[in-house]
Amino acid sequence: MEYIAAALPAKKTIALIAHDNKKPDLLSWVAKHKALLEHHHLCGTGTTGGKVATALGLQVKQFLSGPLGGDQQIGSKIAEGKIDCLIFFWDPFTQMPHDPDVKALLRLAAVWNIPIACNSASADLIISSPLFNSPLERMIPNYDSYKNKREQL
Ligand SMILES: O=C(CO)COP(=O)(O)O
Repeated sequence: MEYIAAALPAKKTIALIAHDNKKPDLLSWVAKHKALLEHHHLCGTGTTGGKVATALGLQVKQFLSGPLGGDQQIGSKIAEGKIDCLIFFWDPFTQMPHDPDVKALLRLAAVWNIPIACNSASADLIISSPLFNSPLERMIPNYDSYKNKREQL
C-alpha cells in the first residue's frame, strides 16, 4: 500500500459511541469536556447520540442505532473522510450480536488513520492534545495509486 499525507481539520467531526454498560462513562466524559467538544461537529450511533444530545444539550447528528447498522454507517463516513476522530467506549465484558460490525468499524478507523479512543483515559489524552484543536497531518492510503494497480490486474 502506498500512502499520502492528508490533514484532519482543526474543527473535527467526532463520532461518539458507547455500548450500554459504558454509556454512563461516555456521558460523564462528554460532560467533563463539553466546553471543548462544542467547538467541533459531533455525531454518534442512535441511542448514544440521542443521550448525549438530551442529557448535555449538544447538537449531535444521530445515525442508526449500532445493532441496526449505525456502526456500519459511521464506518462508511470514516472511509469517505467525513469523520476525523472516533470515541468508542466498547464493552470488553459483553458479547454483542453485532460484534462483526464493531470489528469492521475499528478496522476502518485503523485503515484511514484517525485517532480512536476506546476508554476514558485514551479519550482524555486525545482531547488534551494541542492537535485536538489544530490541523493534524497523518498518512492515509493513496486511493488513486491503489486503484491504478487494481486496474492492471
Ligand atoms: O451498539 C452500539 C455500538 O456498537 C451503540 O449503539 P447505540 O448508541 O444505538 O446504543
